[in-house]
This record gives sequence, C-alpha cells and structure tokens, in this order.
Amino acid sequence: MKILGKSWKYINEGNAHIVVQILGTNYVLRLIKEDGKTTTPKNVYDSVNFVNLIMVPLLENTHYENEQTVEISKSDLTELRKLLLPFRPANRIHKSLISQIAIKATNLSIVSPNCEINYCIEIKPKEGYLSSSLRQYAKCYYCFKQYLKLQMKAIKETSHYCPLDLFSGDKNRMKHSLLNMINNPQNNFKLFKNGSLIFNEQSTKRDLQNILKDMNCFNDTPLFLDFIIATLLSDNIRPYIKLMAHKENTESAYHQCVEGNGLDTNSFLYKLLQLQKLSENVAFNVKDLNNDYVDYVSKLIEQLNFSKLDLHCQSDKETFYEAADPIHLALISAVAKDCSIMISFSTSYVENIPYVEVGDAKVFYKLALTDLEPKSPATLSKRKDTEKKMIEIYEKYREST
Ligand SMILES: O=P(O)(O)O[C@@H]1[C@@H](OP(=O)(O)O)[C@H](OP(=O)(O)O)[C@H](O)[C@H](OP(=O)(O)O)[C@H]1OP(=O)(O)O
Ligand SMILES: Nc1ncnc2c1ncn2[C@@H]1O[C@H](COP(=O)(O)OP(=O)(O)OP(=O)(O)O)[C@@H](O)[C@H]1O
Repeated sequence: MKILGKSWKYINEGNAHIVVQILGTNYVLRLIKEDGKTTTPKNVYDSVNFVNLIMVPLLENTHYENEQTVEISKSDLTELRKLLLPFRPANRIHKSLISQIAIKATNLSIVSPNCEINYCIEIKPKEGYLSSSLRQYAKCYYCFKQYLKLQMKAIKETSHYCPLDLFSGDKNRMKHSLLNMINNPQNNFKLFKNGSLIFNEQSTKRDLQNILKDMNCFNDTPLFLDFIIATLLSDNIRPYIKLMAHKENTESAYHQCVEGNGLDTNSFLYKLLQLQKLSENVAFNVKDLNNDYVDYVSKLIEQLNFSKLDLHCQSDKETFYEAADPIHLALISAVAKDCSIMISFSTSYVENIPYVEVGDAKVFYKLALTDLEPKSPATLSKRKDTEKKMIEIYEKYREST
C-alpha cells in the first residue's frame, strides 16, 4: 500500500503521534492518534500554524520546514492501521484510532534522502532547570519523576541522567549526562540508521559500541559524545566545527540537581532552555484554566495575525512576550519541556549543510527539534498533580531506605 502515491516506512511513535517516513523524499507524516478526543480539520490547521508561526521561530528551529496538513482517505486509513500494527510497541497499541488529517513535516531522521547512510540521534532532554516549585527540595522535575515512574513500574530502575547536567554548558557535566542516558536510555536517548530504530530503551553500552564500530567515523564512545556536545553547543549557523577531543573529568560530576550557567547565549540549547523557563516568569493560578482556554491555539494565532507580528524578528518576539497571556506562555513552555532534539548525520557530502570535522572525516549534520504541537491546557494542572504525587512518593522512598 502507498501513501500519497509513495512507499513508506514506520519510524517511531509517542503518546500522541505515529511517525512514518515517505521513502525517497525528505518528509514524514505525523499521524495523529485520536483515542479519547476527536480531531477536526480546524484543530489540525491551528496546530500546524502554532508550530510554524510560534514554536519554530521562537526556537530558531531553522532546519524544520513549514508543516502542512494532508488528508488520508478512509479506506487507506483502515488499511494503514492494520499494516502499522506489527511495528508498533506493545505499550502504545492501546491507542488505535488515527485522524484522517495528518501532518506532513520534515524528516529529521535523515540529512538527505540522497545520502548513502543517514544516522540520527534523538534526545528528549526534558526540563533543564530547577523550577521554583521544586527548589526547596533541590531536586529537578525529571529526577523526581523517576521515583513516580519506578512506583508505576514504567521503569525498572531510576536513571542517573539529570537534565541540569545536559543544560549546564559544562562539557564534563554534559558528557556525564549523555553517559547516564546511554546506561539507562528510557525514552530519552535513541539512535536511528536510515530511519530504523537501532538503539532504544532496551539497548546497552555494548550495543552502542558495536553501532559505533559499524559507523566507522567515531573511534570510541567519548569521541561520539564530543560530537553530540559540539552540535548542541553550536549556534546551528556556523558552517563547520572542528572537533577537539575533550578529556573527561568525572570528578566534577554532581550527584544532585545543580543549575549551571555555561551555555553561550547563541547556542541551540540556550534558546531551548529560555523557552522552557517562560513558565517561571509568569504567575498563574491553575483555577484560571477555565473554558476560556479550550480554544486557546486558535485565539493565539488570531492575535498574532491581527498584530502582524513575525516571530522570526527579535523586536516582534519581545513585543509578543510582553503582550502574551501568562497561561499561553506557560503552554508554550510546556511544549519546549517535552520536545525532542534530533541530530541527523552522514559522512556523504551534502551542500549547504554544516559539518563537524572529526579527524580526517567530515560529518554533515542537521540539528532540529520535533514534537512542537500544542498541548492541552490540562497539561498545566496535570503538572501540579504530578509534582504533588512524586514528592509524596519520593519522601516515602527516602524514609524506607
Ligand atoms: O508528564 P511529563 O510532563 O513528564 O511529560 C509527559 C511525557 O512523559 P515523560 O517524558 O515520559 O516523563 C509523555 O511521554 P511518554 O508518553 O511517557 O513517552 C508525553 O510526552 C506527554 O505528552 P502528551 O501529553 O502526550 O502531549 C508528556 O506530558 P506533558 O506534561 O508534556 O503534557
Ligand atoms: N519530523 C520527524 N522526523 C523523523 N522522525 C520523527 C519526527 N518527529 C518525530 N519523529 C520520531 O517519532 C517519535 C514520535 O514523535 P513525537 O515525539 O513527536 O510523538 P508524540 O506522540 O507527540 O510524543 P510524546 O509522547 O512526547 O507526546 C519521536 O520520538 C521520533 O523518534
């Protein structure tokens, strides 16, 4: 069966979308899971506008072209649902309904369909700072939530990954955080080869070593991690980076959640962190999340069009932040706290794409963010409830050990 007249392949899925690549092109379809909610074409148009006009420019997510909506026929959709089943993970198949309107987006798992081999690293970094609501416990949201996940049996052991290490800008701490992700990947670290998942939550350090041998451009894991760090610290504009092998100094690793301030203001990670922090600077009461916010995405787009703001432009960004409803900012921040970083790379030459010089090799890469669709206002009250639950569980856990 073909989609839009072309062959396709399943890439992966999350709680809200199934993503399939359209072979021979540079795009994917983000199929929207429908269970529990009905998606109208208007909802999807608004969502696409939210990504294109708000999230992409605010994050300077330049390698992500404008999303578009596409319609899939009812009969194709019925067949597609059946064909997707064998590829879908057991813990996700309880959601089986898919919307007829899907989102056409840039395929971030490849640098280009013309490259002989494309690899891609996916990092779901989560909240990179200590939110004011958790400061008294000196423990960040991710590290706290690990105990809740353990209790719910969603994970077998807690991860030592701390987002504050990754966002610290300190290369030692960043390396340490990536090693912790690799030791216990959960949904935070994945690797793809030509759009197929080759490293996931079940993989081990040894699996990564074998993948790197096969890749033939990084001699060892530390060099591979240096490559990831160099791209994350880049401004995503500079045409090339010369990789300086960085000697790890694990002594400086923290064993608790400590915020760093080593990120350059032009770096990709800094921009993501700033957007995440939008929920900190605004005071709002969860009780205010009344019916006024049910259709907030379409209101936000209307306001943006009415004020003729272009969020690619710095002064318009500032005007937007100053005038925005605090709850809208908190909802934008929630997207930035849950999105994924995709670093696709290849040793094949690709025009107008930055590269990292690794020894004699040039590794061409694209750094971009995905999963930028708007969240429901219920996300904000869910966060408060989760915080309460995870603090209780953590305190019980501490008493028992
Ligand atoms: O509960 P959170 O905040 O940690 O994040 C949820 C994620 O959990 P995790 O990354 O595993 O901790 C959760 O991820 P998983 O399904 O656990 O992989 C979703 O990303 C969820 O987003 P949405 O509600 O589907 O839009 C996320 O929910 P939102 O809070 O972003 O709505
Ligand atoms: N544009 C893309 N190109 C290639 N692969 C993608 C793209 N977007 C997402 N993916 C892959 O598909 C997976 C699911 O996508 P995404 O995270 O957007 O789904 P979601 O259901 O919205 O996630 P969540 O569970 O965080 O709500 C990602 O983890 C990633 O592996």
